[in-house]
Amino acid sequence: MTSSVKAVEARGITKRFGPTIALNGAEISITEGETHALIGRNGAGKSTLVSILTGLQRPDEGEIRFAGQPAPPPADRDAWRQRVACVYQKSTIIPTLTVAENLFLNRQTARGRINWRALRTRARGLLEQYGVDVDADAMAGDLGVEQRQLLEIARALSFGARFIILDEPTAQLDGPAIQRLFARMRALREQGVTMMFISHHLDEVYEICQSVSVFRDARHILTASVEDLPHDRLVDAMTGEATAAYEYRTRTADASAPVVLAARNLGLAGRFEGIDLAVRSGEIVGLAGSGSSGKVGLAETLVGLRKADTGTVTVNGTAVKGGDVPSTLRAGLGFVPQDRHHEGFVPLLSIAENATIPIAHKLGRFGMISPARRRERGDRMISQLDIKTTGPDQPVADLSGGNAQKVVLARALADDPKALVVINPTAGVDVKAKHSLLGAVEDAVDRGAGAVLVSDELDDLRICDRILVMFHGKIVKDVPRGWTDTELVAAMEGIDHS
Ligand SMILES: Nc1ncnc2c1ncn2[C@@H]1O[C@H](COP(=O)(O)OP(=O)(O)OP(=O)(O)O)[C@@H](O)[C@H]1O
Repeated sequence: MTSSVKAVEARGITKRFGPTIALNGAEISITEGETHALIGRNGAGKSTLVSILTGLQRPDEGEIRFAGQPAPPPADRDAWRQRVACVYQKSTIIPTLTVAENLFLNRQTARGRINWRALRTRARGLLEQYGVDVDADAMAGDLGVEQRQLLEIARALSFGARFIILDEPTAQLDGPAIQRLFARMRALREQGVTMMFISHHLDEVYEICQSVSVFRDARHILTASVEDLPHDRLVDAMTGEATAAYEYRTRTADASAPVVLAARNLGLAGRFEGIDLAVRSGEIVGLAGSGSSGKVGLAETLVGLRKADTGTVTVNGTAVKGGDVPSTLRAGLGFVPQDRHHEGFVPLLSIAENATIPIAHKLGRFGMISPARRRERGDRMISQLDIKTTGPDQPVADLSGGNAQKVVLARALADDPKALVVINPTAGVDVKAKHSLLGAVEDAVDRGAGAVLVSDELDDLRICDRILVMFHGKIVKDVPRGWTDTELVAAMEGIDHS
């Protein structure tokens, strides 16, 4: 299946953003028909390389070739689309258009008006050809993440691209959905499609890729076949040093500690019902379950992003107004949302501004924030959470995805919250950064907060003192520390509800 032809070859790629050098003479070379992983710590330059390989940004220096031919001129978008496509973590699908309209967006029609009826028929044909089980007339906004990704892949292939970049495609998928995506990737590979796969999950790299390139600090560090590269060497190449595993802390449960976050008979139509929970100061309670279990909906209701149909939420003894984030924040809650791009931070504000929004009242009198104190806070967060940046004044919009994620957590922790709700806090962050994020949650709990941690990652859930497993909108099990992966997964999949 593999040949010696290079589907893509980039050499000597340099890209600067003001004082930041995002890529420094970087290179990548992917043999046709291979699934090739690109890995590196947050801020290593992966997304920048993607935007250059897809023609969205021009490198300051360097050369790109597709199948041995020089890359098309920057303005010829159609020519780029025929060579390469990228499925981003953030969707490029337009939610207010139908699936069919999305499939044919940006496509040159030979002449005159667009015949939508014909397009719908062609769309159905395309979806069938690529085995995508989605209604062509459905509104794209109603699709789940998994269907949306399939739609994006089908769109890419229909433009003729035989090289597809998947930028952290698994970050928002649960276990079974990841396996379905991998099955599809294997099928595409059998058809000769070349893929570049970006992920912070090294086990996925071993599962689905044949070869891997590691970037570190804007440079290419190594390329190897995955078979020849042991796991610890891969991590060392990413971090530039030997990296120890995370050390989970032990805490003794104090049954007399005050309850800082409670829900009674909480219900939201179609998502979950009859939820009772109580989180005490000094404990971390996990929420686990499949994509349809209702765990994210429940967490969003606890923080006020959604308004419950039944029941009450109490934060630190105060009954909070349903569906009202400011009221939960005032009561002493900090949270990290699932959709950080919309709810997480204000992109144009600096790191220091974002990370200190909830504590404005503490940093200066009468609502005035002293810039010096704000910077000092920002600096402290940058070092605590190991944020890769030029400094506290840098706008969050300029940070890499994983580093922006750290700002969101810094913000949730800034006001020393009594209760903390964090949803998938380590999605999109690298191995080492994961440690600083989990450590920051454990620190907050050691200082007396009570936390709810929603995660699809078993490794994250290991910091929990107990885990509430959800299935079809109900809590079906309360699992204490000491579980095995198999036990927890069985409970999450509804196999064992004893
Ligand atoms: N538009 C921009 N303006 C300023 N700096 C930028 C811009 N885009 C990226 N950078 C900087 O370039 C560097 C590389 O960022 P990039 O997004 O490519 O990293 P990444 O490897 O994709 O990280 P992650 O795993 O967190 O997504 C970072 O230091 C980032 O702050």
